[in-house]
Amino acid sequence: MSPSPATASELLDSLNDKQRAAVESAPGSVLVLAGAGSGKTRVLTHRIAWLLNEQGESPFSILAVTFTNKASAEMRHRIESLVGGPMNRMWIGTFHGLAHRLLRAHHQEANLPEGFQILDSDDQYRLIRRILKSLDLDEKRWPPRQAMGYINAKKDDGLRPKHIDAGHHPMEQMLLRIYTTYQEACDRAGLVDFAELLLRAHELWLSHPHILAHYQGRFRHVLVDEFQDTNAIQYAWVRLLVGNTSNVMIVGDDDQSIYGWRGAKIENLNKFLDDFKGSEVIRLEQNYRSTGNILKASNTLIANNAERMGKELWTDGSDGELIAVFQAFNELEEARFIVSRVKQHLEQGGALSDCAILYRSNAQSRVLEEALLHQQVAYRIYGGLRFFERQEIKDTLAYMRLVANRSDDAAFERVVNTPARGIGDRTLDIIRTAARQHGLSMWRSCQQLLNEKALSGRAANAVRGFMDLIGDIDDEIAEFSLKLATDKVIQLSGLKSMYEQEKGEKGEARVENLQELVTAAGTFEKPEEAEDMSDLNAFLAHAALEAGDNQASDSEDAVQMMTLHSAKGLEFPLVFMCGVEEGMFPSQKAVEEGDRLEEERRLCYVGMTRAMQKLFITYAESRRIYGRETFAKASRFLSEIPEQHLEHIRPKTQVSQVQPTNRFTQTEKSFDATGFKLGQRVKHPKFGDGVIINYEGSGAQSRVQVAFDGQGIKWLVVAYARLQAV
Ligand SMILES: Nc1ncnc2c1ncn2[C@@H]1O[C@H](COP(=O)(O)OP(=O)(O)OP(=O)(O)O)[C@@H](O)[C@H]1O
Ligand SMILES: [Mg+2]
Repeated sequence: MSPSPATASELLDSLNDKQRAAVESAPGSVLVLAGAGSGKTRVLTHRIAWLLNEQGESPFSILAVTFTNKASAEMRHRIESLVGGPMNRMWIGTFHGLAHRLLRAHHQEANLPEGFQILDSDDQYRLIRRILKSLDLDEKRWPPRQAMGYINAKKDDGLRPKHIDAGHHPMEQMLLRIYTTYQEACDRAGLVDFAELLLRAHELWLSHPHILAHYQGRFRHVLVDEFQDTNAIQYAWVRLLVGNTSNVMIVGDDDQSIYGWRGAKIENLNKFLDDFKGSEVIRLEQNYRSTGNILKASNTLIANNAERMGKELWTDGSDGELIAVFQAFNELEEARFIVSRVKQHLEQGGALSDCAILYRSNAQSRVLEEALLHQQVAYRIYGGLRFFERQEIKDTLAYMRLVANRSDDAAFERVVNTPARGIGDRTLDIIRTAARQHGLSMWRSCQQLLNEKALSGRAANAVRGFMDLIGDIDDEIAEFSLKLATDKVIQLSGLKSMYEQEKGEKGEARVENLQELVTAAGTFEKPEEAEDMSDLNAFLAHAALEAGDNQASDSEDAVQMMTLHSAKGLEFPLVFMCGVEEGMFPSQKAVEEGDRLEEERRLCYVGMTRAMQKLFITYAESRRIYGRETFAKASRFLSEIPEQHLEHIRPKTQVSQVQPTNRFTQTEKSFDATGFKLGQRVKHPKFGDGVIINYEGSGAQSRVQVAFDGQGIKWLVVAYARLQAV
């Protein structure tokens, strides 16, 4: 952090004329509409610093909305270094984070208990399954995901059950009934799902004009990044807050709208211009991020979309290297190619963190991870299975949630019989039904059933045991620091010993994760804005809200892996975009439903424009994914990029080493030469006995995949593994 604030000229000198005009724009409403890498986010950051330094605005009067928690942390950091001091009182966050903060401050007016908990999408799914069961609905006919999509979409559109007229459509009538029952269950337990955060925050303002007036008076400046991906309720929320008096600056790019499938509306950009008459529109056209080749290729690609607000980007930088296109036989070869280029970059003195691997779907990461692990290249996944989403972590957090709030039904369900303590489905059904009938939480309904002696002797004992356990944990940890409390929860709940008994790598990893949770609790710093919350509640909210941000330590040099969606707004010197095949990207679904093709193309544009110096595009002719093998040709997007920006790379290695379908005929001999066969039992000095289930390569490079008894499946290099036939 710089010791003194940046002067006006320091703030403005690093901007071009149009950027400067935006930063210094007069009070009112401003839309900055511009393509990728043109400095939109930079404009927002500098605008805030300029308001503080030059206009004497208080941090208290500013509200800035970013798309991810990571982006808000970065923005806060940038502003602090421009302003030269901590900016705790400024509200910077995601829509969800800000809505949460608001609801906490006004929980009574919002009809929520003080310690209300956030229901993440996994919890929401479980709760919906339970609702289906309580309504006697067959999951095959009424898939929980469908109900979940329905509920969230309605909430994103600002609709409560009472606003919906299902008419004579039996299907919609049923979904509406599920929505209604689900919402009653959430309200009873004090649970708030992600979509609910926004809807309720919006309703809070509508029903309490004095609260709205307070915030309208306070936030004189409202700034929103990535505006093209706001949904209806987010738009309405901003609209209400800004009212007729505040100043608002929104920045966005219609070509980067990629969340239409989740209810985002590009039209909000036009709606903004309608609602805020006389808005100043500023277009930025110079790109500072990418080389000429990358930029021209991206511009040409996106020009294939019909629905655009229209803009062109130019750079005064050099053309740079050509975009490298690699055609792989299969996903293994693709992964190996990527890892080899990452290592090459490292050998040339580059950092791993310069490299980003982007993929269309999360399932693609596994093979890439395996290749990176094999070559001992450190990597970090954004948005995949995050630390706080792992089973053992969620189990522990559920105990903690129940300690904090006995009415948390989702947490109750999760751990009531984990570890197993003899509370079976039948008992649970009785508890659920009673809870529903009397409008009680599961916990209260247990108390009632026990008082009435309505449970069989054994079930009653088991339930009482569980309730005593939660009570004991509560008593035990009352005086402890968050770290010690977490440690206690892990031990007393029985989770630690349960996972210790789970053999093999997986069990080990789970125990390590539990330990890591204690570390996380120990290093957790309660944010200033959560001052009024207990440490435990603040930690639980943090775990639910910021799941993705807390992975590996940020200081470790690692390749960045993420889906194309989570790469939005970021930039990397080297970008690998993989799986660029028809059926994969664009996805099969998008091809079938024609109107989604443009959104896929925008996603491709987002991916390409993340690259600063070098872009690799890879695809595989055959791919094993989602448990089946598919064959595909290169994506149409690739053919939309002019050849003059591309160089094609094709490996000179023999086909036989990597082609899984032909493996038996073509490599049987070399495999035989290693002395092992498929299906053969072998012994390893460390991992013990196992069976060979796969192999690849030949001679010194040959590797075998062995399923070890209780030790998991591993790839081993035959030359080093000291395997013995048994
Ligand atoms: N005037 C400038 N001079 C030098 N570098 C700049 C300038 N404006 C922006 N940059 C740099 O260009 C890169 C892209 O800027 P930024 O991330 O703000 O773009 P963006 O429009 O928000 O992109 P995206 O649409 O991908 O979110 C950043 O590294 C930024 O620091
Ligand atoms: Mg940006």
